Amino acid sequence: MRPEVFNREQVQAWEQRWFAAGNSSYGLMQQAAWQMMPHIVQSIDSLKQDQVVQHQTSIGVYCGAGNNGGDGWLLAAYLKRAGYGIWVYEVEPPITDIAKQAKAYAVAQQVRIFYALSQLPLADIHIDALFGIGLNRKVSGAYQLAIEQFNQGSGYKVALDIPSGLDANSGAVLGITCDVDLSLSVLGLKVGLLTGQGPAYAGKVINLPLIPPDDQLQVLARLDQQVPQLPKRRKTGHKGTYGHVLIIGGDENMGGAAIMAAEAALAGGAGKVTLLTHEKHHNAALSRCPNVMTLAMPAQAQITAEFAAQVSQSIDCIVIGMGLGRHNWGKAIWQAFLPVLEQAEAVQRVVIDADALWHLSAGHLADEQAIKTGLHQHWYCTPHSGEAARLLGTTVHTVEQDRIAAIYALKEKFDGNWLLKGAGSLSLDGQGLSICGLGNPGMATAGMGDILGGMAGGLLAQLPDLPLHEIVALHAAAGDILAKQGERGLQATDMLQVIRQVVN
Ligand SMILES: NC(=O)C1=CN([C@@H]2O[C@H](COP(=O)(O)OP(=O)(O)OC[C@H]3O[C@@H](n4cnc5c(N)ncnc54)[C@H](O)[C@@H]3O)[C@@H](O)[C@H]2O)[C@@H](O)CC1
Repeated sequence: MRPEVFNREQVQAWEQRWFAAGNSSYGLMQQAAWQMMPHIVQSIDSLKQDQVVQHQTSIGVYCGAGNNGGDGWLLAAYLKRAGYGIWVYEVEPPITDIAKQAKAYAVAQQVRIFYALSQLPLADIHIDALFGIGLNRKVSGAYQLAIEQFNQGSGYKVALDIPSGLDANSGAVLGITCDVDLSLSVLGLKVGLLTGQGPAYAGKVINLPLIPPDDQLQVLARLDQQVPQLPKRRKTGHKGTYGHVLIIGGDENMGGAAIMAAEAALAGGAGKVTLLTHEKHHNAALSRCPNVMTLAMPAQAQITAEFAAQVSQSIDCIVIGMGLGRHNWGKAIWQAFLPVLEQAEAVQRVVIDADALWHLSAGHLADEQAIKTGLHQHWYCTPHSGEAARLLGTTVHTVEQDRIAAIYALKEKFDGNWLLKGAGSLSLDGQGLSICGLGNPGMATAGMGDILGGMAGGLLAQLPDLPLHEIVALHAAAGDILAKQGERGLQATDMLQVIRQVVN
């Protein structure tokens, strides 16, 4: 089961329906704090086990004025009652009735309260209860100073619901954000924890559901955390059964990308792979993988639609763009192949990556109508933020500030299935929006996208209905196997050895 992911408005509406049904708002806050308690206790125990903390544990809670601060006040009170040394730093007094009630309870438990950052005692665990999903503008003033000090403090850091400063809907940092080891999300997983800058700041994410879903609950996305299982191969299958991939790319000085893609298509299980690339790369391709068939690209003048149609016969999936180049040669290839790429009857699956995305963004489309009439449904486009920005005519910063808006805009503009690469890769396919919870920073290295594109081609040629998010999860899972030997130094070509493990 893939966990559900929500945006701020969906969680707020769910909460409001819960209260409208007669459930207590303060009761929900008590449940939230009470459910958070064992996770804090567990963190203390593991710090003690690892001998990071040997004395009596001291815990500091930073409380803001809203209900997230209310969670902090109650949690502080419960921890005090359990015998832990605890203090609260109050940035502003509570402004909601239930947060006031929570503070009153903490005061009654004689929790120590500080009002000046300069007076805060040292703590082994720092808890961030400044803002939750109510953050709606850039952090400044006393809150900014509090977050700065929170981040500077040593020890284990925990955020209640979501790190303060992180936008719950986009994962954008609104000025500054708490950098934590653990985020204890309540009700539903907020998408901002999983995309944008979320993965860099949220640490380990645990969701505490608290209340049951209701019929009106809307889900934004699903999270992939497990390696998808592919169907077993038929005993009577032969190489023709498992699809023929055509990889198109590799301008004169960029052969490596297309060769890696071809190898990845085979590693992903394609029955046959043909590599259409500059003749200069044939020897290199054949010495690395003699099981790939090579096709020489004719002189530029002969790269015609007829040539494209001829070489695309009996092809199940075309993967185009790796090292294709942005100059006349690459442009001629893109334009010659477009009529084939745009006809699902000609080639049932098309993966568009790298420089092919550049040509797509340059507006070189054969049939503009195809987009409007949904004829690109067999396209699988795989941009990173830079390529997405160009396709949308905007800046990388704008894409990064709201990756979800960006992927929906790409789908709207070009139709087809989209993957927006990066930490917490987003995919938008027939199953809706998915977030990849697998993968690691070791995978941020040259050639990783070429491997993904080739692997996608190899998988789609065999299993045309395989959802894009499963392909992304398989690729990320392969990277996670490699990361067990260390993230740094992981090379794209290392992936070829482990792709086989995850697709079987
Ligand atoms: N009964 C409830 O309502 C429950 C609420 N819960 C907690 O409550 C949180 C949401 O509470 P709220 O809606 O009160 O929101 P927050 O506590 O996140 O923050 C709200 C306040 O901060 C202000 N604010 C927003 N951005 C600011 C900025 N940059 N600088 C200064 N002030 C800023 C807002 O105007 C508002 O007054 C959840 O994230 C969760 O932690 C949970 O306890 C579950 C139950």
